[in-house]
Amino acid sequence: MAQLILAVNAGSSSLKCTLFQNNDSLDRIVSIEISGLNSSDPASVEIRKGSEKEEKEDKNIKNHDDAFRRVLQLLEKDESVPGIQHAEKIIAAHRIVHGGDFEHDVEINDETYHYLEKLEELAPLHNASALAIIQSCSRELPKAKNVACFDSVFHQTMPEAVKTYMIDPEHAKEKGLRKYGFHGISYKSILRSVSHHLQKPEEETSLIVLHLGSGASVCAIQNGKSIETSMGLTPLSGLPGSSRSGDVDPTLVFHFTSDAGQLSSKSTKELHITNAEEILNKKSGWAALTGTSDFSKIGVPSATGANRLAFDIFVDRIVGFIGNYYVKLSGKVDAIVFAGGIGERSAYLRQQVCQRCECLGLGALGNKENEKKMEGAVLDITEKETNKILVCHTDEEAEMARSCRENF
Ligand SMILES: Nc1ncnc2c1ncn2[C@@H]1O[C@H](COP(=O)(O)OP(=O)(O)O)[C@@H](O)[C@H]1O
Ligand SMILES: CC(=O)OP(=O)(O)O
Ligand SMILES: [Mg+2]
Repeated sequence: MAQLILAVNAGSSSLKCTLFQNNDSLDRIVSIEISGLNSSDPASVEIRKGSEKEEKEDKNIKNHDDAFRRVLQLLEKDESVPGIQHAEKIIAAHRIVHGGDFEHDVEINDETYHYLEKLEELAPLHNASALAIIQSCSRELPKAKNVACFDSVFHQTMPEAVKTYMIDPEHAKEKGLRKYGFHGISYKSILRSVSHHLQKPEEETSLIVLHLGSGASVCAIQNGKSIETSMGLTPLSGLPGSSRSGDVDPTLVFHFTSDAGQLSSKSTKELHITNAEEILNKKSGWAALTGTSDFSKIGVPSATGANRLAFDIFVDRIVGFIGNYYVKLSGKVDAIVFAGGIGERSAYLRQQVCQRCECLGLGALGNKENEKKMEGAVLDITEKETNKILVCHTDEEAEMARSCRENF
């Protein structure tokens, strides 16, 4: 059995890595988070070991692969960390956002790697970085077993009528054009923590979960299974993100630019991205409206001008999905759950969203509960006799490590 599990989570704006001891309690040895990737600001590096926390800026980290190499350097340098370069028995668990038709996590070999390469174009902000990291990992940790943990697997349970787009079915089948949905590792982690908090089995827990980070999505979970989510064929659809437009009229992009279908200058021999994808994935979202990808400047009561508009748009789209999913769940919702970097940290956003959902039995949150600091995985911010409102710290890395411990 592997002794160590290194969980590697390449998000659109961050790289979060945790080294676990592969034992029953999956003891956390060290966590390193590099955030602020894909932005004009220098990246920041945060190292957590037990109760110790160290934070610094690093101007030399430009992309996810740089970030991963820095993580390996830091682990190698740390004398209290078992020498992972020499460990015979280590599993590297990689978060892969788009897993196509995979119904479970898989070991990465030549065949699975090539399948994932073909999917790159469907998740251009994510899969390409994850594959670059897998390449580095195979080089730097040649003895490690590499496992792909997929964001899309959790949503395989969505009904046909939800997964299917109203387009030519033969063409859709041939090209794999359907709704996949993402952030599934996070939803699984949230379902686990929230059902434990509610003291209900997962199979009897129904939730509307808001994963709000640089990429944001919503999921309707009915009796422990995803029945609907806001992202689709790619992570572009649904809510806006820091650099993503979210839902727009699909023809908008042809009015935005006359060369939407041409390859963008960012394309490489291996990865083809059109100008349309570049614009909607990388040059939109609140960063395009406000000039900052940092939502802590936007999600505050004092926000004005473009920041205020970006905030109002985000709240508007979120409450639209809550209403939609409330109906899809026939009103049987155990809790509305806020998660992700923004969901966890912006009390003002939570307050505004809940206020707008008063007709669904939510309602304005005063400052007391909502402003509390999180301790543990779940914080109950329900104030009155309303539906339950929770904040949950998602732990994608622990979820990936759990999958490896159980299956590989
Ligand atoms: N105090 C805060 N208030 C609001 N948003 C915040 C705060 N701190 C961080 N954020 C936002 O959280 C997002 C990152 O969330 P996270 O879920 O970690 O990202 P990723 O999508 O890279 O996984 C960024 O958009 C960042 O601006
Ligand atoms: C799927 C997705 O958008 O992931 P992230 O929020 O980590 O960028
Ligand atoms: Mg993330």
